[in-house]
Amino acid sequence: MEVTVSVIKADVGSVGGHTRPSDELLAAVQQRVEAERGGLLLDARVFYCGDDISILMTHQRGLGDEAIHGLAWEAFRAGTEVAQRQGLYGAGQDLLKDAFSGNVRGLGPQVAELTLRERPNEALMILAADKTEPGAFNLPLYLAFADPMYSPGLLLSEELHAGFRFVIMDVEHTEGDRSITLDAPERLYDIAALLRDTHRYVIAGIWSRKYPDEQAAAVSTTRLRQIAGRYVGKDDPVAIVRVQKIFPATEEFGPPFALGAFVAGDTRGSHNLPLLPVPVNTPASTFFCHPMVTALGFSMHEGRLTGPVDLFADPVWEPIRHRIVAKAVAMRQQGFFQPAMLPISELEYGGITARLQRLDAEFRVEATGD
Ligand SMILES: O=C(COP(=O)(O)O)[C@@H](O)[C@H](O)[C@H](O)COP(=O)(O)O
Repeated sequence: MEVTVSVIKADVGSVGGHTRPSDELLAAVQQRVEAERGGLLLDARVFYCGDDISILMTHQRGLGDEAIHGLAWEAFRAGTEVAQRQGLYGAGQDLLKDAFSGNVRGLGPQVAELTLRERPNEALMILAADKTEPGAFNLPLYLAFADPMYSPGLLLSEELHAGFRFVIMDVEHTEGDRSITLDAPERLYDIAALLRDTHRYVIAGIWSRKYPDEQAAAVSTTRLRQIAGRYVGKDDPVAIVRVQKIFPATEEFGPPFALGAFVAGDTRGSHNLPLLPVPVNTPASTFFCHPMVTALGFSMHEGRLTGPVDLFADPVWEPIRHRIVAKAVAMRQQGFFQPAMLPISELEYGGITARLQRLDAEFRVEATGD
């Protein structure tokens, strides 16, 4: 059976700053989505990471479907109305356009979607991050799908020997989607050369090479800044990752995330801090808006979901979190000096740029004396 999995995510308001959505807001989104269970949808879940709400939907309407995207848009609008009534912070923040026009791509919400031919025991994982950018998934996914030091299945399983195909998007490109397809392991160094630049080159999809019709992962790639033309919050990404058998196993994604790789984001979208794996429905941290990621594990049969299992909630993650938070504290001790604060080109707020422009007028060229 073919099933499309769609995850559509938006920040439409939160309590007391950029923290978490209110219970009433969540209930409004949930209610709108639940109404379509058994109609448009085979199944659905609603959860949050920081102040971002993710709507996970399974259905048979294919990628980019107007009715599915329209449903998510309406659900976020319903949430926005509650946020406005409650005076929540950033009400409707990620709904950048007034009217829905057939697809939420380009309207503000982040989207990850893939269509799969369901395996007898389909297993998948949903990743949702807050206070960071889509490139935050580059390193963990590269390690899980291309590096046997982290992903032993690449050596141990015949199903994984052929490697994986990476589709990498240039998110700085403004006229249409620009992407490149590269095979690991043969093109590993080319893949690495691109993925190291997490602001510009972002993994959009990963496919099995042994079974070329089988998509392993889909990642959202939207840059809100390019839609709005100004800072409107971060491009907090979501991803769908299929796991087990012909894909890396669920537990092979743990070590890449335990690394706590430095990513861009956190306070005012303008700093580097390590990506912190947290349980689902964790509010954003008041420690400098620490970039965070949740992972939910599901089984699926005929499009109906069992789960989630909260994949970053078991006891092993506690000491890992302590280590990652210690990295964050160390980075913050150097305040605004790079690389703690991002380079000018990546700052989400324009304050420093305006200041530098004013200072520029005060510079004087010294005479050389020749
Ligand atoms: O990262 C932040 C918000 O991220 P978000 O949009 O919730 O993904 C915060 O650090 C804000 O940038 C900061 O709180 C200032 O917000 P404003 O006062 O400009 O709304």
